[in-house]
Amino acid sequence: MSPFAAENTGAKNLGTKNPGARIVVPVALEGRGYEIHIGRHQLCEAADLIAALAPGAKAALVTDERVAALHAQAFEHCLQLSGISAVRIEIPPGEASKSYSRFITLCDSLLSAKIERNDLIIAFGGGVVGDLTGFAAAVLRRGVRFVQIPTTLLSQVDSSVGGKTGINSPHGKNLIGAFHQPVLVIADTALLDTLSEREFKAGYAEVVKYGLIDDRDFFDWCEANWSRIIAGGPERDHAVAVSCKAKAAIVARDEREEGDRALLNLGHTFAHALERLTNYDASRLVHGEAVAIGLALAFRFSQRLGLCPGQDAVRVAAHLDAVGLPSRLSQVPGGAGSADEIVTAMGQDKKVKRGVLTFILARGIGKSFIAPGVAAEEVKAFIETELAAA
Ligand SMILES: NC(=O)c1ccc[n+]([C@@H]2O[C@H](COP(=O)([O-])OP(=O)(O)OC[C@H]3O[C@@H](n4cnc5c(N)ncnc54)[C@H](O)[C@@H]3O)[C@@H](O)[C@H]2O)c1
Ligand SMILES: O=C(O)C(=O)C[C@@H](O)[C@H](O)[C@H](O)COP(=O)(O)O
Ligand SMILES: [Zn+2]
Repeated sequence: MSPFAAENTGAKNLGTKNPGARIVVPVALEGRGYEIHIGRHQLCEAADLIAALAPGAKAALVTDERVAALHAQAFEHCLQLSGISAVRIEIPPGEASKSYSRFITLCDSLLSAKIERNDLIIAFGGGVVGDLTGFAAAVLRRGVRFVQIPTTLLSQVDSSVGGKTGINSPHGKNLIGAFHQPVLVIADTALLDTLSEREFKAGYAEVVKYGLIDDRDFFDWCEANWSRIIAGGPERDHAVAVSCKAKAAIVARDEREEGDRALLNLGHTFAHALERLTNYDASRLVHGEAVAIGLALAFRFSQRLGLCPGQDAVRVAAHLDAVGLPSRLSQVPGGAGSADEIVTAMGQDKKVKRGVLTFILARGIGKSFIAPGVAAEEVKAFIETELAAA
């Protein structure tokens, strides 16, 4: 079967564009399962599915100002045609919105809109909108159902799936949050046509991550096809579908990160420390860029520990370099901080147990594993070497 085989829904066209072929990926969770729908021009399909989930219910459409300006009217048109009245709530774009203050403002806006327990909250945006909105949905009236309509590559391949929601703290990334699964995810890949090249590439780091975790063939395919994924051919939808299938499989066997799910954190112990040390400032580093550096570091650290062949670590960095993603601490604009600062920031990682770091390391591309009990001195010595490298 062709890797691009997809179900054609033949559904009615309620919008201005024909819905494209659609791939449906189930997330198998007992009592909380849901579907991820992937394809181009799926917004009116999404509205139909949302209407079926909550007949007669109200909806709140939470989005950021940039996505609102580009895509909200088209989606609201679809929602109206499906008989849904939605109140729009806009937040400022960017990581700064994953904050206590924005969380409080959002909860108050949802309450002012009289969103009830049986209504629906729709997160229409990137990972920032999804994480913040999902967290509000988790706690508002002790839990309201929410739908993810991710609009960035990163959110389509990662953050919209799996139910991790939350906000940042001055102490670290995503430290305040909840597991709250969406009831539906619609990844309309046509929305990515308006994404900046920088944000697209940042999202691509999380795509490559799935290959590095446990799918060497997918990494090979990414190396050969990354420019076509960026250009937006059928390879893009394929990359989103493979990523969603990989994430759905891990989440289905370990929803709350008691074991295997920590593999999805490959590169993130480094990445989250860098995001915290650059004050979540998108002009310096966005999440996907921090992950790119973190992936390269995880492989070089594994090599240093004698676990991973050097040629694999070199290949990972070479691919990130070819795509135009950063792979070294020296590429953090304004500097990454000292080894001490980086290791101290890592101390707030959620995988820390009794004060000791857990890392996701690799025995090679596609051979990642969870390594508890990594000594901070070992990490510090490695970071010092990395900082000294040109
Ligand atoms: N919950 C999870 O499992 C999970 C997984 C990975 C990442 N995350 C989180 O996701 C966040 C990063 O998400 P992100 O990379 O989507 O960033 P983002 O939400 O900040 O979006 C990036 C930028 O793209 C703009 N944008 C969004 N959609 C657009 C579109 N279609 N066209 C043009 N511009 C568009 C936004 O306005 C924003 O300026 C981080 O906070 C990260 O921690 C969460
Ligand atoms: O879904 C997961 O599990 C992940 O780890 C996916 C990551 O890409 C994502 O950045 C996540 O938000 C990190 O989770 P955290 O628990 O380390 O904050
Ligand atoms: Zn991530």
